[in-house]
Amino acid sequence: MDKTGNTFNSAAYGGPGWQGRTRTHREEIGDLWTASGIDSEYATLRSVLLHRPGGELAAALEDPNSVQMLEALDLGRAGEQHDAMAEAYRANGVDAQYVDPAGQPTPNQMFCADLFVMSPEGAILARPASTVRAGEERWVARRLADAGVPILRTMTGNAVFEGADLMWLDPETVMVGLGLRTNEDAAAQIASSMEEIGVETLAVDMPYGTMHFMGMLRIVDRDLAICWPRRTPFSTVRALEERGYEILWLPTSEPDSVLNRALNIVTLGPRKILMLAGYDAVQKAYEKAGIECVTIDGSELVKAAGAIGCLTGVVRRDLVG
Ligand SMILES: NC(=[NH2+])NCCC[C@H](N)C(=O)O
Repeated sequence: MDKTGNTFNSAAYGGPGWQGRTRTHREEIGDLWTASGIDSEYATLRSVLLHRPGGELAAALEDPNSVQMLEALDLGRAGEQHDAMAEAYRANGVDAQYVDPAGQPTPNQMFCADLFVMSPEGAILARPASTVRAGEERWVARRLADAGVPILRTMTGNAVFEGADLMWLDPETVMVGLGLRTNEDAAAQIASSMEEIGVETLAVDMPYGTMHFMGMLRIVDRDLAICWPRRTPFSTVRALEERGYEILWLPTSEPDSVLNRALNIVTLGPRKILMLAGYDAVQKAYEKAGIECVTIDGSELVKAAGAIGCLTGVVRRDLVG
């Protein structure tokens, strides 16, 4: 302000001294915002978000089905196996943070993969499809914000979306699986946010009676995807082939219950995965394809109807695009 009280041409009004923001949002991630985001399913994993299950699992003891679980869990063992998983991440150079809800969450809070999905410009928060899990996304939103991870969008209206239904096929393309947990409204909202950041969204229908897209496709390298014979949608396999992926088909010698758990993996980096111990036939097929397998015991955790892939919210991988 000058002596006459004139404010025109002062910095606050755009005069000399004004310092305009010139970098893009993406350029500020890793600096103003915490380094985060993914644009592939296979690049080196850097950080994950987990929730160690605790007292909230007691609700599952009486009537597991009422909280979307298969069997009652032993709380002590579930906690120990979860700790071992976090330890395996750290041993493989991955930073593992906890959601740490304020107060007791709902029973499925530990399935962090369902609660958000990352893009290179921030997280898309889920909106879980059942009342049993409604609101779990709030604690994830709070933790991501505290950690300095930008939130790109939340769902509106009647959209329901669970993070395990979205997969990056390449840095320009995501595929969303439509079914019980993710609907058309969500796919449209995701597509509009993705378009803003230069990414195309392809939606595919999933077979009735399946849970998540993650349960029929896993990508373990730039050119290697694992698919499930007669379960992975036709257009998914075609889209993968068009992008140069080789398909490793799960062995049909094993029952569904085995394949479900053996496919519930997290890619630690190109051709390196974290998987459940005890699925030797499938592990052998992975190893034959040149995939290094780090194993942990999840025999208690699987009773909740999920495993490593579902328990792990991926916050950051190296970007490949
Ligand atoms: N991404 C997954 N497969 N998550 C498993 C979630 C299991 C959980 N009991 C539910 O029904 O929501």
